[in-house]
Amino acid sequence: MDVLWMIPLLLLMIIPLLMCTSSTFVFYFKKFFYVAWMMVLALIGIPLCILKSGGRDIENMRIIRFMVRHVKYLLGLRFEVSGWEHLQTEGPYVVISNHQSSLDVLGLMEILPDRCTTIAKKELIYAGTVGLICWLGGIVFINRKKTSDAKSVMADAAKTMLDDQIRLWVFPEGTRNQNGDLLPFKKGAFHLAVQAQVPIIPVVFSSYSNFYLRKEKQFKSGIIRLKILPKIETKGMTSDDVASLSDKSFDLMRAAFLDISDSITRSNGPVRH
Ligand SMILES: CCCCC/C=C\C/C=C\CCCCCCCC(=O)SCCNC(=O)CCNC(=O)[C@H](O)C(C)(C)COP(=O)(O)OP(=O)(O)OC[C@H]1O[C@@H](n2cnc3c(N)ncnc32)[C@H](O)[C@@H]1OP(=O)(O)O
Ligand SMILES: CCCCCCCC/C=C\CCCCCCCC(=O)OC[C@@H](O)COP(=O)(O)O
Repeated sequence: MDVLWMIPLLLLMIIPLLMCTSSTFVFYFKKFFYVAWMMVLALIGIPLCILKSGGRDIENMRIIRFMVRHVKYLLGLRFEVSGWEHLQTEGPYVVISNHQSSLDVLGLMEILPDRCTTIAKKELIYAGTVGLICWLGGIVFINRKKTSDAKSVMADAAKTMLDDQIRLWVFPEGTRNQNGDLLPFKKGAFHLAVQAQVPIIPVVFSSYSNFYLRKEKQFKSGIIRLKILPKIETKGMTSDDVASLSDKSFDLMRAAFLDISDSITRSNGPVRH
């Protein structure tokens, strides 16, 4: 029994030591902590969401947003947001952003407008408590491997956006990407906006490469710049305009990505707390 009590004590001594001496340990520790803490937060959040709304309801995103906002501090991350005024748009719209890692959830929660939920891959629903809270938050799950299914779910979502006055956040790259640039955009987000005839608001996350490198196993403290760009109207557009709308959005976001990521690399000084 006495020996068992020593295990947490030993861990309390060894973990800080390893945190100071091994960047690989920091990488795995922060990643494990992030997932475990989100699972715990979701476990606490699930009954709160059920009590507030009785089940699946977009209003639960307020609870989720509130509960996730502190996590950045625990990971040593800070956000610098510009272009807040562009989110002050009435009614439904589609937010599009680049997608580098599951850490994007922190930036998403930093600026998530009211009555806004996301489109996500259907596999996320099986992620334990996180999957359940995503469902409770009204997240729209799509099967990326079956385009026809995904298209029909998104067509329903376009209708729901207007009926229920909701906003949807889509990652048009369709997968996580940390290649130092944006992947070509998939078309779903643009069809969605055109079908609902609602504006698109592009949001750009700066590159994480100055603090998070998966291959090199580095996860340092850092600043993430979030740039909200002016809305792009889709009124009067048809499916014929989707390709050019997608190209225009891509060009604007790529320019912003290179701009804010460059400036981070240039001013790669100490982290401001
Ligand atoms: C309290 C504690 C809480 C703890 C937990 C914390 C947080 C959790 C809560 C919230 C956070 C949630 C965060 C979730 C993030 C999840 C991120 C993801 O899962 S990203 C992956 C999923 N998303 C996407 O894939 C969206 C982007 N993809 C698309 O839009 C795709 O287009 C597609 C619809 C999936 C189809 O895929 P495909 O590969 O076939 O793409 P194409 O674009 O090439 O399309 C082919 C063809 O079809 C046409 N098309 C596409 N979409 C449509 C449409 N909607 N309607 C009509 N036609 C469509 C397209 O134009 C192409 O045709 P053509 O070549 O002729 O133009
Ligand atoms: C049964 C236990 C399963 C445990 C699984 C743990 C799941 C993760 C838990 C906590 C992380 C919190 C944030 C969750 C939201 C992250 C969403 C995300 O980033 O999904 C990836 C998706 O965009 C693209 O996936 P791919 O890169 O195409 O593949």
